Amino acid sequence: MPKLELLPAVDVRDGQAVRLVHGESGSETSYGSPLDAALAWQSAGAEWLHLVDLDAAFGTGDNRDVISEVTGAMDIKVELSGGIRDDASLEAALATGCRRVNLGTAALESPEWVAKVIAEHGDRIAVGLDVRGTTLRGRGWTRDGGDLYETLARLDAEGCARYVVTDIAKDGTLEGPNLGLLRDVCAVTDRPVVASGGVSSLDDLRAISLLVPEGVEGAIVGKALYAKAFTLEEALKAVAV
Ligand SMILES: O=C(O)c1ccccc1N[C@@H]1O[C@H](COP(=O)(O)O)[C@@H](O)[C@H]1O
Repeated sequence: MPKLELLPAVDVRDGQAVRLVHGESGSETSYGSPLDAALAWQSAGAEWLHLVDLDAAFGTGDNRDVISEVTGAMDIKVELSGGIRDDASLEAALATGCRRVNLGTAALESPEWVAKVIAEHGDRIAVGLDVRGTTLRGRGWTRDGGDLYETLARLDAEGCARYVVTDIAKDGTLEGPNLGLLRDVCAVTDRPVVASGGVSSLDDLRAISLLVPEGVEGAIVGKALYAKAFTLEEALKAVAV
């Protein structure tokens, strides 16, 4: 059985590494330099970095210079999210050298464009399914964007390679992941799923690891690392098989 991939998160707002609660603008706790955070996760043994431009996701500007600096400094694979919604922002994101990008709002509002870029870029495109209940949310998670399962069926048919599934109700809360949601998504798609939201403990990671045979490929870990609930080294050891 392959091991669960861990993707430590660096979310950037106003040039700083931050964590939000439920993705709400204004709920930020700041953790300093995004580059320092990313280098720390790399030194601790991460194979992936989940890097988010929150200003671009919220429409309050962007952190393109910081994002490029961080991505350029990484020897590990980078998954880049936030504000990637058209040809120009996609080209800029891919040009950073990231391994893949994660599209959120565009998958809800620009389905034809998303189908086109999936066809062009294959597994360098993932779609972020950010949900409250089973309703997708876009534009910084402030607007409803349709039904999770209808959108998933459409994206599957278009050849989407991978989904990053975030339960907004869990994100940044340290309340534990929504294992039921992950199971439900894996039951309706054969594409790999990256779990996001709520990880609080090594036991949470072990519980997500048990879903690898069902299709969960990875887990994003944010607040728990910044709050020092465990170290990344401990997390990597917990999911090693
Ligand atoms: O990661 C967050 O905490 C977050 C909070 C609020 C909005 C977006 C967030 N992150 C990621 O950003 C992309 C969506 O950006 P866009 O809609 O494509 O501009 C998605 O991966 C979210 O998970």
